[in-house]
Amino acid sequence: MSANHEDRHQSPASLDRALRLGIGGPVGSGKTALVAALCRTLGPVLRLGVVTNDIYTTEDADFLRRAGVLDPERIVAVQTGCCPHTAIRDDIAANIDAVETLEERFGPLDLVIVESGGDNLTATFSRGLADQQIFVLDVSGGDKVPRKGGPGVTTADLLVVNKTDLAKHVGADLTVMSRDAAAVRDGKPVLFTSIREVPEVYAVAEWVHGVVESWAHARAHHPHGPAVPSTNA
Ligand SMILES: Nc1nc2c(ncn2[C@@H]2O[C@H](COP(=O)(O)OP(=O)(O)OP(=O)(O)O)[C@@H](O)[C@H]2O)c(=O)[nH]1
Repeated sequence: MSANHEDRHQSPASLDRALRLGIGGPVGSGKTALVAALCRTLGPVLRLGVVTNDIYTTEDADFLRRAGVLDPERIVAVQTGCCPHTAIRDDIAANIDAVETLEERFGPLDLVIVESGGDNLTATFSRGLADQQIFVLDVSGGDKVPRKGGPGVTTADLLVVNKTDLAKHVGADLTVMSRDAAAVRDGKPVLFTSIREVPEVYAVAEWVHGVVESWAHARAHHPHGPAVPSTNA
């Protein structure tokens, strides 16, 4: 990411709003499945909203509405009409509008999840859109993927390696993935999931709950102060 991106999209100064959590990753890695799982597990304890991004359809939002994981009106679809990373990194206006619409209609909210369209390993969210980011990989690309790095793998606040149930079928060694991810992530957390086998995704939900609590704490003490520091230091 160029310095320009960072310069143009500084973190919003006000904490007087919900935490915005970006979920990105390659096509089909399980982003929508993770959003559904987080809504199921955290819906009873947090006030949630969801924004989905698809290029030409509203497929992810439709899936989530059909799954019944959240009040359908709290799920807003953005149609990017362009490369998914453009809408989460370069021209974030449509996503900011969608987040603010949710907060105006249903606020106060604790957490707004913004799911990116499937993209490549370089796709990350502008810090002007997402306060925290999860990058979702799956094992089907092979165990070399964390080693290859890329901004999604190295800079996300949480890396999720999904579809561990498929590891034995594709010859992916989870120990190698864990070791390589740790080596390129400078201590930031990595969690392995099989959303198919454990749909509650307890460990990821616990991490998300933790960052929301940190945000709420900062919001209570400094409502107009600078954005909350990363909890992963
Ligand atoms: N075997 C297995 N399949 C999974 C798992 N998680 C998700 N899937 C399946 O993987 C496929 C893609 O999942 P999605 O959640 O749609 O992936 P996505 O990243 O949102 O996809 P895009 O939005 O198209 O980029 C679906 O058929 C899911 O049912 C898992 O843990 N194990």
